[in-house]
Amino acid sequence: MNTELLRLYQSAQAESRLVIGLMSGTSLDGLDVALCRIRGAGTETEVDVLEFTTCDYDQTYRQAVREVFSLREVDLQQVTLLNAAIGRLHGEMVRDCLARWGYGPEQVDLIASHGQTIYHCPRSLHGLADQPNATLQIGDGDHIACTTGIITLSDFRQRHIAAGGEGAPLAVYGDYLMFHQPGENRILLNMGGIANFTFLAADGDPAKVFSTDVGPGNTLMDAYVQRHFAPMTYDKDSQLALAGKVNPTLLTELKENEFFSQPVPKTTGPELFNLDYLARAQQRSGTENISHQDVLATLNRFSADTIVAAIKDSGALDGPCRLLASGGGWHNTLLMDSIREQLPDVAVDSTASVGVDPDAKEAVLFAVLANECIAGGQSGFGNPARGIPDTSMGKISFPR
Ligand SMILES: Nc1ncnc2c1ncn2[C@@H]1O[C@H](COP(=O)(O)OP(=O)(O)OP(=O)(O)O)[C@@H](O)[C@H]1O
Ligand SMILES: CC(=O)N[C@H]1[C@@H]2OC[C@@H](O2)[C@@H](O)[C@@H]1O[C@H](C)C(=O)O
Repeated sequence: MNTELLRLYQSAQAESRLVIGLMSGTSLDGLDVALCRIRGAGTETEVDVLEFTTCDYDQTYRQAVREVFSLREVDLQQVTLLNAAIGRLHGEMVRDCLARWGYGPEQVDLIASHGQTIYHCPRSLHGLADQPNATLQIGDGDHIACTTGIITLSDFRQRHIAAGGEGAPLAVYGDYLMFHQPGENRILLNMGGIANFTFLAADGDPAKVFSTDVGPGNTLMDAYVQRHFAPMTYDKDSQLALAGKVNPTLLTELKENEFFSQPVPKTTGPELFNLDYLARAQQRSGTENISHQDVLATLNRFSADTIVAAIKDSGALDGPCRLLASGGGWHNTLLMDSIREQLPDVAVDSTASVGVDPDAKEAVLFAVLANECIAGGQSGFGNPARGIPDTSMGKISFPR
């Protein structure tokens, strides 16, 4: 028997597993690395996040990925080269983290790698009625496995699509297994480049769980700051937006897109919410010459308003509710203030209040998905009627 297969079997049978979750998101800020001790599986899953860090990407990486990111026409050779190079880079980053944290690779059962999304095109975005939902993440799992010597699960989104979903959001699985609290309606709001939320009903009924992307989180603000305030990569602590004022005419125009009237669940990405989207809205509203600070104040409010509108329209607020925020948007003070202001009756906190670092949550999610794939499946979770396929996810790469 392949000794790696035996190793995987033993991990699956073990009382607990040491799993590294990796997330490289649409903000291209860095690789999130979460070292988790996971016990059980399904609704019995217990996760301890032992270590977490973000390994920052250098400008060379960001530039190389941006040239093939969310674009219809790219250099296919660069995509091919990056698929292997990102896998090797992520493997090296894992090795560096383990050395710094005092762990040997032989102690780790699994790596769960999201990879780097370079294109996301659900049917609602590509518009080809006879074509399926589709998405592409690069950073090949075999290169991670060979670089680290650790069994690696990757490419989770393909299985989600193959099983009938749009490939996202996947947070719903981890949110349900980790954050459900009997007696409390909860909204898990993640604000990365794109904003998405999960609703968990107080009675724990899986049929009432739903999850959806809602629109831009930080991606438009980041892109604008990178274009006009380089080498800044984002509006730290909303300083630039706070120096401007919301332009109501541009704000109204930004909200004029069919995405916002599409039924949930739905997914999106920088393929839609990008600087061309902003430029068109400015042209239509005659606001091409407002200050950069006013544009950023308006983009900040655009994210806040579309997040709040989606939450209100979903019915999630029909009863008392607690909102647990995560992702980098939690650090955007103006964004969080705008959301709180519009949801006065909702307790707004971060996932830190329930023991999970808001910056670590997405990486932890992939560790949980890998755990489900290897040790779960029986009492997992899914709700096909709400676009949540009842399926395990992840391709397995053995290091030898
Ligand atoms: N102090 C801060 N002030 C304002 N914004 C911040 C701050 N810290 C982080 N951010 C925002 O959070 C972003 C990174 O968030 P995160 O890592 O959750 O995104 P991501 O995971 O790449 O996105 P996605 O989940 O869409 O893939 C930064 O690009 C920035 O816009
Ligand atoms: C295709 C893709 O990478 N989508 C991301 C993106 O970033 C946030 C939002 O859009 C979410 O749908 C998803 O990631 C999170 C981890 C998810 O799948 O839940």
